[in-house]
Amino acid sequence: MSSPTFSSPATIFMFFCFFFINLPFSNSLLKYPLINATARRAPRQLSVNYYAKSCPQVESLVGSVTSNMFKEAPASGPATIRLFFHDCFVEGCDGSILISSKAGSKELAEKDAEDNKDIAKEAFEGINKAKAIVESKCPGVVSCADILAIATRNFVHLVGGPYYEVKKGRWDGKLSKASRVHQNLPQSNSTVDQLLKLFSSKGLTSEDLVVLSGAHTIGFAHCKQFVNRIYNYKGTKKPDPYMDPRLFKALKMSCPQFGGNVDIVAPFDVTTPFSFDNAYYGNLEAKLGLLASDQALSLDPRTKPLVQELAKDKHKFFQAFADAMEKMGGIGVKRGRKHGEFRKDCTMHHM
Ligand code: HEM
Ligand SMILES: [Ca+2]
Ligand SMILES: [Ca+2]
Repeated sequence: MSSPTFSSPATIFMFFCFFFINLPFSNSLLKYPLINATARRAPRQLSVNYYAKSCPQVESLVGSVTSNMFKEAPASGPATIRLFFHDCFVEGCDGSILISSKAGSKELAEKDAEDNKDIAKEAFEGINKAKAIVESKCPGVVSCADILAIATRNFVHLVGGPYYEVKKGRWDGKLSKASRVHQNLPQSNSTVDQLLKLFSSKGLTSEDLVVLSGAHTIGFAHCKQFVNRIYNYKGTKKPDPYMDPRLFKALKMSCPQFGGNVDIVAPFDVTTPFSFDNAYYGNLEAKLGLLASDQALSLDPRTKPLVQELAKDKHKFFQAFADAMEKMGGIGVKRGRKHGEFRKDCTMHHM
């Protein structure tokens, strides 16, 4: 339970409290109204009732695991949400990220690609645990991809975000190659142009980009993801002018330019890093974004208006986030044996 990504936030976080005093730990248990995200038809006709006959208890089985994980290792929340995002963007939402590399095989699986290395292992463990319990009650029925989608929704809600229905019916994918990962994921220094192109290649709009980036209302990033903003913005050897000097100072103390501890992380949302709210957007307006890619959303005329709107309206953010998660959850969905499979164990392809 004490991987570096889990234990180190505390260290740096104490420091942040000094600057940013407003720290609600409280609202994770608040109940928000059920948000209906089913107005649009998802691709390949995923459905909320997909397992109604074959495994009616699937949601409560996954729910028991996510609740426990959230108590024992709260970092599995943000890590699982990120896992789902990285699954959907590479080969679609098909559980391809869950496959383990084969010993002796010349090609690594997605999981071991550089861009996925910092996803906390608790996230993978949680999905494997949920799959084992689901298999024990409904053998050979529920895909790993659907379990990941359900677990992600549960964690969003557990950290205080919206509750939405998850549509199901994804098959698992037969392909998991590390070499396919990097080009399909956004980078911390991506420009808005690059982000828009990538999201559009997945069928997502500029609104989806802004809304889904709101997931950075929770979680942490390693120094290497923003160190250039502190010491050498665009080769100027100066800090990024679009960063509040207080944030700059705090980050500088935790992240030396060279030779720092590679496990140190900083919160994306300096005000409420453990609760799912719309503070992320207000932070962007106050030059308190952590990654260049976050901060850029409040500077580009194509994305700035929505940042401003969401900063003002938490209800709108929750509704939009639920809708956008459904949309992201429909990327590259597989059905049928040509591209799809059902696994017993999420880490191994079906024999
Ligand atoms: C828009 C472009 C995006 C970029 C450039 C980006 C980049 C990153 C980076 C660099 C990290 C930190 C990794 C680390 O150092 O450990 C991170 C963390 C995270 N990302 Fe994103 N991300 C983006 C969009 C998203 C989306 C769409 C979601 C989900 C809907 C998401 C969810 C998360 C979460 C929850 C974390 C925190 C993980 C943790 O604390 O364990 N991100 N992201
Ligand atoms: Ca995938
Ligand atoms: Ca927050």
